[in-house]
Amino acid sequence: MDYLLALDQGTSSSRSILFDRNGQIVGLAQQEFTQHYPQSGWVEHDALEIWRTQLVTMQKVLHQSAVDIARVRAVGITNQRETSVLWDRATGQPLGPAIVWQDRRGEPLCRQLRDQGHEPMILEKTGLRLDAYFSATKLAWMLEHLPQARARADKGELLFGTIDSWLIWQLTGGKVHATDVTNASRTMLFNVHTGQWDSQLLDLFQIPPSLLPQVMPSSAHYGDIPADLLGYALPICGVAGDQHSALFGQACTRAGMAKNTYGTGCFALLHTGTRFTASENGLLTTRVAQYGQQQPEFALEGSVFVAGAAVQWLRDGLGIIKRSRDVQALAQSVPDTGGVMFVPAFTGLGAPYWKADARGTLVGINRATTAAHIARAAVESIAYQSAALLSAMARDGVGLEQLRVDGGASVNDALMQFQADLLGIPVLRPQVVETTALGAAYLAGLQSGIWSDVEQIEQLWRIDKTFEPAMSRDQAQACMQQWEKAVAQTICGT
Ligand SMILES: Nc1ncnc2c1ncn2[C@@H]1O[C@H](COP(=O)(O)OP(=O)(O)O)[C@@H](O)[C@H]1O
Ligand SMILES: O=P(O)(O)OC[C@H](O)CO
Repeated sequence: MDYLLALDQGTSSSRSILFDRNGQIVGLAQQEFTQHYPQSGWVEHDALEIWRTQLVTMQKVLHQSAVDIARVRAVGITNQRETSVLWDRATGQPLGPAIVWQDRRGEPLCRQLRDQGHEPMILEKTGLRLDAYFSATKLAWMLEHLPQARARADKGELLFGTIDSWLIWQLTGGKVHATDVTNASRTMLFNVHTGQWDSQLLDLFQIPPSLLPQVMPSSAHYGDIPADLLGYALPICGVAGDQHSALFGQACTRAGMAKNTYGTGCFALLHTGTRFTASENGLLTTRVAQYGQQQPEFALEGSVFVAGAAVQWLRDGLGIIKRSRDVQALAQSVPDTGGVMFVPAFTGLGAPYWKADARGTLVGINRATTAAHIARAAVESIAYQSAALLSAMARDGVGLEQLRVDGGASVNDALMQFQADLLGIPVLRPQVVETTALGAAYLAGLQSGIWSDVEQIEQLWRIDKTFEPAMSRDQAQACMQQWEKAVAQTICGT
């Protein structure tokens, strides 16, 4: 039996998962790492801690499982997207903290560029809204504010990367500086039509081209991890941003298929084939994972910034649960939220609202409100936000017949049922909800010859549970109206 090792570097934790050729998990190691919130709207990670936790989980999973490392054919990497690192090409030391995708500090530059009228050009080239979510303004901020950064970048002493590039560079001992098309398509510096870094965008954000990694297809031989790191040399053969990887791991390989991943944030992607569809309702257009010589393919994406992170806040901020999964019992201990609505806009609101300055709101609290009501409202907020962006997709003319789901919070049955109720379509949860990692394993397996084509991968998708809508459409609509009212209260005054 041959195996694949997938590295899933997420916002909350680093994970390493071993898959067999049937796409089944045979080993998993996971480690959470520190989130830094130095000021309102700022979110940082320590890039070296990311690397350390990733390496530890790789070593752990190989050590703990019964798998002979000589049977591991290849490594696939998938990662939190947009999060940006700037490091010294000679020493490998980051110049400062990694600026996380949720971080809003690039907003003043976005506003300035919006006022100057650059947004339509950016949207046309990148498929992205001019927003601090993407890497460009994070990198511009680092070049402007980190000591010596601009001067050293101009001298060619520094490298930039999203987390995939950072890990590839570390794993190959500084030999390879590369990224894949999906990660590149989240930087706002990459032309999704030509598949190249765009010189007009580099000029606009004042980014020296020498900082940038080489862009490769998602399924390709990126380089090798030397034997001294894991005891055996392993090739890196697949790389994709986590949401693109999950789309592939869900076998959504054709136009019209969609998935929603419930992690720290929530990300719904709808495959639109070779057609570049520009949304009129606040969604993004992005590249899907590229394998073989296929021409560029696109997806429409809706991104919710805070989903499972709201549950983490109940755990770490309010201390009303001990572990994230305890939210289920607490939320189910009351029949409803008692009129409470929670809009967890900790770092602004993403699709379809795009309100960078919004901050979280709890509405409808009364003297009878308990921790259980707030917990239930937090869980429901995940489904409400997802429903809002899927209805934006419908307004763009693409109504879904079903939705495939995955990610850490998709194990919550009550959440999935409420999601089906709000959407009015079946919600399908596969047996393997680690589809983000699975997608990276598939991409690596295609390149290393474990699977010869995508049809073989499509056949591996297996359903665990279907959640059929049980609520009347009138009731679902009334719920959505309550939600939109709460969002309006959150937005007013921003
Ligand atoms: N049973 C649950 N119900 C709701 N949210 C959950 C549950 N279990 C975990 N979560 C949330 O899911 C997130 C972890 O999912 P994961 O897919 O690992 O995220 P990421 O890839 O962003 O690190 C955390 O934010 C956690 O709070
Ligand atoms: O870490 P996740 O799974 O919440 O995903 C983060 C996204 O890639 C951000 O765009």
